[in-house]
Amino acid sequence: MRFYGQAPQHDLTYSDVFLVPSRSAITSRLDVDLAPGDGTGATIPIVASNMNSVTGPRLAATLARRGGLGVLPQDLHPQELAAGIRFVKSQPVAYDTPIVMSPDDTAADALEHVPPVHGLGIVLHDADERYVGAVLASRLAVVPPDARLGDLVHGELAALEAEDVPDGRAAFDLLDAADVEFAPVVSQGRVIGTLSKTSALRSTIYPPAVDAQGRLRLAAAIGINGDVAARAIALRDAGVDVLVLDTAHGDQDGMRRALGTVAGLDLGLPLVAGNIVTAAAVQDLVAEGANILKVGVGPGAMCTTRMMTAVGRPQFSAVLETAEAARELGAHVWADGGVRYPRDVALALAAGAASVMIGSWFAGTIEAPGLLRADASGALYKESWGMASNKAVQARFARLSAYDRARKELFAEGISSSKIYLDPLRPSVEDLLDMITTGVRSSFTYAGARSVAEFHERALVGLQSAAGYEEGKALPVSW
Ligand SMILES: NC(=O)C1=CN([C@@H]2O[C@H](COP(=O)(O)OP(=O)(O)OC[C@H]3O[C@@H](n4cnc5c(N)ncnc54)[C@H](OP(=O)(O)O)[C@@H]3O)[C@@H](O)[C@H]2O)C=CC1
Ligand SMILES: Nc1nc2c(ncn2[C@@H]2O[C@H](COP(=O)(O)O)[C@@H](O)[C@H]2O)c(=O)[nH]1
Ligand SMILES: [K+]
Repeated sequence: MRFYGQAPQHDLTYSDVFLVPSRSAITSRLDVDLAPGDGTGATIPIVASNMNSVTGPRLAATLARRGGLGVLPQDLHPQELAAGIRFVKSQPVAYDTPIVMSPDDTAADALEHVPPVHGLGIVLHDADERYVGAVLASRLAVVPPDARLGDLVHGELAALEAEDVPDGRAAFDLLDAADVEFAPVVSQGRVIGTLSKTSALRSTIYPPAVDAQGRLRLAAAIGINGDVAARAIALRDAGVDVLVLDTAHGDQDGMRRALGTVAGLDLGLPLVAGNIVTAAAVQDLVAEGANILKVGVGPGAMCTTRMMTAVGRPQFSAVLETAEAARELGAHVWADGGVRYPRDVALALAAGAASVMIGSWFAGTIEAPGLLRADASGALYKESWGMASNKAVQARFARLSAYDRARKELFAEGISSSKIYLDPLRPSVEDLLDMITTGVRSSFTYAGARSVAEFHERALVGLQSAAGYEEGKALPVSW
């Protein structure tokens, strides 16, 4: 990356900078390869944060199917983590993870999981897990809340036989010709996934992130306290592909100790460690065995660290400095936090990140773990909270004595409750991925870069005023 004009003397964040177009030999945005090249097997540079309100098994599976990586949070109980890993590993790669409910569930129950939009549906299984039909999500908008799902089964909603849809293109054409928006895919009478025209199209554009056995990939986090070796081994045994060691202040002895222990186990998995924001911390953690550094202190939407402690660093500069230090050591950087628009992802990559972690933005999606809620105006949201908030600390230390828990609660550095609204036009994490990856593909061609590595080299970054940033926004109404 180069600065357009003089390099600044002060630290910058995403809104301080912009990308300058430069001469390009790339004639199509679809010629761009977005693979991060960080050893994780991801094919797009997007990672979902290890936050309880963001990454659960469903979101991790959906993300991996499109080439990204979800990180299951360290606060999950070990058995829940193992079950979550098994779930992701058992999910279809070519089809969507079905939303399965019972015929006795009601429309109101279904609306807690899926909004009443086109292109989605619910698969109904009876008590013996036999397929009894499917209900289009769009129908939920026009039936009473207490309507039984079993009574809404669409008589003509045919299921697709897996052998009739050998690839995404065939599935798209079949659904298009039949004018069907959503269909379960069955094999030997069992539902093995679902498809919509959009998901069939996506499967032709996004290479999935899969392991050597062709199963979806995922990461899982561990904290720095307790028996980190046992946790790391249990995660490896459960089939996790990437291990993340995570704490608020990654440049501390507790992290060095934990990282040294896990690296010493030689589990053969990429090790991610953080959070840090300086080149010195990169050198320390790489020396202990980290392959990837998680970078960002304070930019997160749920994070109050900067206001509580004044600690942190504007994120663009944090990524720029750490990515350069990491590159010299053969390591990589994940830019963690503060992403609100696709432009922020492009700028994090320009600064040298291999991949970009997104938390709160993904909390407001169908696939995030919480239930859908509607506010007084009917707008749909999910609840989100920070992993250092009182709410998270109470849950994390539930097993401690009341006194020890109260001591921990003194140090909250996050928001306990916030509403993250679903974008009515983009309610799924996949809709957000489409928006982000198309934006970033375009950024790459403006810079003449065909790959993440070329973008690191070629990106030309200028500084802008607040007015310059404002000018870039679209105006939803006239002025
Ligand atoms: N990226 C960011 O800006 C931040 C992210 N977070 C996220 O919150 C979650 C919880 O992390 P965390 O609070 O580290 O909890 P952990 O459970 O990982 O424990 C942190 C350990 O480090 C010790 N410690 C020493 N100094 C600090 C410090 N300044 N802040 C926090 N702990 C410190 C704590 O001891 P003791 O409690 O006795 O002090 C404790 O033993 C993680 O997912 C983390 O990523 C949290 C804050 C900032
Ligand atoms: N200081 C805190 N940081 C937090 C907390 N919970 C999560 N995080 C960090 O934020 C990113 C996600 O950022 P976002 O802008 O996409 O939401 C996450 O990966 C953590 O590093 C918290 O309670 N306090
Ligand atoms: K913040």
